[in-house]
Amino acid sequence: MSYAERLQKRIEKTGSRLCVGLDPRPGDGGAAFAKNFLTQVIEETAIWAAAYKPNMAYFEAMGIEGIKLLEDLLAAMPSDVPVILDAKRSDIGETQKYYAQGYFAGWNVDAVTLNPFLGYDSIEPFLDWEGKGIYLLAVTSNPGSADFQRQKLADGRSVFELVTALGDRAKAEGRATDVGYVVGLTNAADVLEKIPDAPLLVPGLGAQGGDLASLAAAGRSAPDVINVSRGILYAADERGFGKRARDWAEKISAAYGK
Ligand SMILES: O=c1ccn([C@@H]2O[C@H](COP(=O)(O)O)[C@@H](O)[C@H]2O)c(=O)[nH]1
Repeated sequence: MSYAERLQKRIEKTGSRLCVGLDPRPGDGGAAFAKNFLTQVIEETAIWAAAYKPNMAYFEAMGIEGIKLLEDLLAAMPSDVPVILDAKRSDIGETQKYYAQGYFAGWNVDAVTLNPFLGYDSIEPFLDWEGKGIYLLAVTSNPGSADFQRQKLADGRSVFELVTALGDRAKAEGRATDVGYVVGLTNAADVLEKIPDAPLLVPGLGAQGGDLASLAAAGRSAPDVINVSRGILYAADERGFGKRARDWAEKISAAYGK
């Protein structure tokens, strides 16, 4: 089964497009505290999770213990929930081979985020993995997405369309790995129509203030997932993680109309 099919199956089973972001702040309790914290988050949110997205930065900030924590969590993750490792890697192909091997074979994550700035040969080592997916940063959720990604080329296209061209090329070549894109909800409005079919990973809901209306208007049918991290892990309210996740999942479903 391809990554996109597995994700679609999970979306249908849960009725949710919520991707739960696992961004543990390395507080006073360190990795031991973070392990209990995230174990509870996962237990309480699993029925609403179309996917989980651990972000490498938060684990790396805890040093070797953080990496060990990530490995333990990945090993204990509910087997029917796809895991998207938010690593945003980018390097020459020779080195990317080892990232691909480490993430897909070693840690067995389902998908990984990549920075496409080094071009097609830099993503190639990730393209021949049956059942796996990559998400290329296309239009990120930060204001700086205007600096490169939204710039116009002489032929009228935007720079992010050069990124989607990489995915089109992989598809035309019949590569095994599914290629999707990261599109920040805060900057999604006029972008979605240009990426109709590919799976999207959409951060920016919750703490970053993204508005679901743009997704609703686009009437999408791809296996998109919408990420919420701080809005579940660190919201300043009395609800538990499960209730926060359910509320986000319901808001997302209402916006999609399905
Ligand atoms: O364009 C991007 C790409 C990645 N992210 C990551 O998603 C989460 C968002 O966290 P929130 O707390 O829900 O804002 C975080 O891991 C980012 O590094 C993004 O926000 N935008």
